[in-house]
Amino acid sequence: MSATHTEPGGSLPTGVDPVLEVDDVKVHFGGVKAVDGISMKLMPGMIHGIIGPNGSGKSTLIGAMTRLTRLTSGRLLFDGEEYQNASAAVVARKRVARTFQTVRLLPDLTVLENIQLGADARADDKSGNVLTRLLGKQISPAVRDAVSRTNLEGFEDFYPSELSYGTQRRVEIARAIATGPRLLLLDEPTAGMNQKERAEISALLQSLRTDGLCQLLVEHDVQMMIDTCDHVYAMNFGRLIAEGTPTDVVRSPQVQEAYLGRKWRDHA
Ligand SMILES: Nc1ncnc2c1ncn2[C@@H]1O[C@H](COP(=O)(O)OP(=O)(O)OP(=O)(O)O)[C@@H](O)[C@H]1O
Repeated sequence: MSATHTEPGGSLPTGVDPVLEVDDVKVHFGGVKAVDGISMKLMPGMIHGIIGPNGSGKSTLIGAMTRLTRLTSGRLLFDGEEYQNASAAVVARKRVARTFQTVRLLPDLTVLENIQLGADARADDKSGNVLTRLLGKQISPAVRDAVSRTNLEGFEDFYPSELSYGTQRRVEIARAIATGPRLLLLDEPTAGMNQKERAEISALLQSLRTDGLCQLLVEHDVQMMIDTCDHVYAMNFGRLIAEGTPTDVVRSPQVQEAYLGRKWRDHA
């Protein structure tokens, strides 16, 4: 377990340098202030969450962090180094991995081969690639490790269409882990899942906090946030309206008004 680990419900540790810092970032599309002055710190070994209603700017902020979306102003720092003017390719080399709202596995590759695609992106692992796999050669240690950490043993030779939706999402997370990330961005990793699958993903993400992996989860499922995250940011109209432990955030009057409603008002 990382030295920076805090139990879910804990707040941001002090005296530890963030993996990624967002400093007063704005992304305006003409008159639309999609992101309008957001600051946040993503710490090693912690799971951070972003919640907010549709159109509140969550995806735009993730796009800015990964440099797919141009900033109007503000700074982004990775390990203390500014990168707001860097390309998306440079960000990927900083070991930032991402999963998307919809499953993006290659249908003609097996589970192992899909995960190998992630390992191929690693600068430090040249022990195998999809081509050598297809020729029956070795599998990277990073792939074996990702399979084991995501409990995918036994599924290695399946094709995506043969897997449940929840298992497909686990393969995506395995592929992201195989890149050896320091920061893992997860866009609605449990969308469309049943309760059991959600609990499995929540447990998986919590187990990944080891080795200092920093995670940022965009999620509409508030219970998933409460069960999984250490620190939550709530957005509305491009701005932060609350941050803190999941419990603090769901109790915030601004968050309840913007997003949650009565159901979470008395959440303990
Ligand atoms: N390329 C763009 N051009 C113009 N407006 C945009 C663009 N991308 C996003 N927006 C607008 O910015 C605002 C924030 O959108 P964004 O997709 O970031 O919200 P979100 O919180 O991720 O929503 P959802 O939960 O529905 O995914 C919305 O008003 C959206 O219409």
